[in-house]
Amino acid sequence: LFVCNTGHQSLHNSVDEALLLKRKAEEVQFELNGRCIYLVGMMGSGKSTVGKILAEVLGYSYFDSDSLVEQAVGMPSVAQIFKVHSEAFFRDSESSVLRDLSSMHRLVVATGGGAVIRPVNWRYMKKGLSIMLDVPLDALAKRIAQVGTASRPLLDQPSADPYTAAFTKLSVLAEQRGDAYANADVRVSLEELAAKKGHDDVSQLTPTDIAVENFP
Ligand SMILES: Nc1ncnc2c1ncn2[C@@H]1O[C@H](COP(=O)(O)OP(=O)(O)O)[C@@H](O)[C@H]1O
Ligand SMILES: O=C(O)C1=C[C@@H](OP(=O)(O)O)[C@@H](O)[C@H](O)C1
Ligand SMILES: [Mg+2]
Repeated sequence: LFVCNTGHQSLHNSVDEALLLKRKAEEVQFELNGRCIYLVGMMGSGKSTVGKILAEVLGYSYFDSDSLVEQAVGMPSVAQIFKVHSEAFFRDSESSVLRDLSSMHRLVVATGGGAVIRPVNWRYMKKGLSIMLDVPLDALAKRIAQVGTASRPLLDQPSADPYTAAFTKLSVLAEQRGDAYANADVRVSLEELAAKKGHDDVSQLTPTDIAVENFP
């Protein structure tokens, strides 16, 4: 019943896993009391992927702040907005999108990885529950290398191979943004979750495993 598919890939391993997620969602509904969930974390941490699962299981609406910025600006991609305008222009639009969302209820918002750097965005996100997806850098770089860096302008360096380009830049950003991510109400560490489940690698965790952990 709760098995959702993103195209060809099934997100849940089993019916059991889907039911566990549903039960956890029911438990947390009362405490959430309609407050929004904001997913924060580095590029590639799974905010958009996990956000869709959380929204479905909670009966919340799902929004990706990057898509809302694209709509507001009237351009088809974040990459183009960075190129034609600037990162600062993108950040202004991102803040105005988050401000608008913060007056609403029952939303799961997948933010962009850099939304945490502006203190004003935390004023908006603190109206809801913020959850940080903490994923090791090499796993982030592997995921991003698989899809390519073209859609993530901060990682897009045509000279380097995608894994190295992503890993190098993500290391710098992680260092710069560490304190900002620490503002989140809840932190979900994939390393800790993998260890708890007896996996040797975080890549063995499904998006549903991770979504279940989002319920404090
Ligand atoms: N648990 C997971 N295991 C493997 N790949 C994942 C997982 N979660 C997300 N991905 C993949 O990693 C990439 C980045 O995920 P995405 O949800 O777009 O992250 P974000 O929105 O945080 O940048 C996507 O290609 C997605 O399919
Ligand atoms: O970390 C960042 O500064 C960014 C992350 C991106 O979103 P994702 O985290 O969904 O890739 C997007 O907002 C933009 O490319 C900038
Ligand atoms: Mg995203």
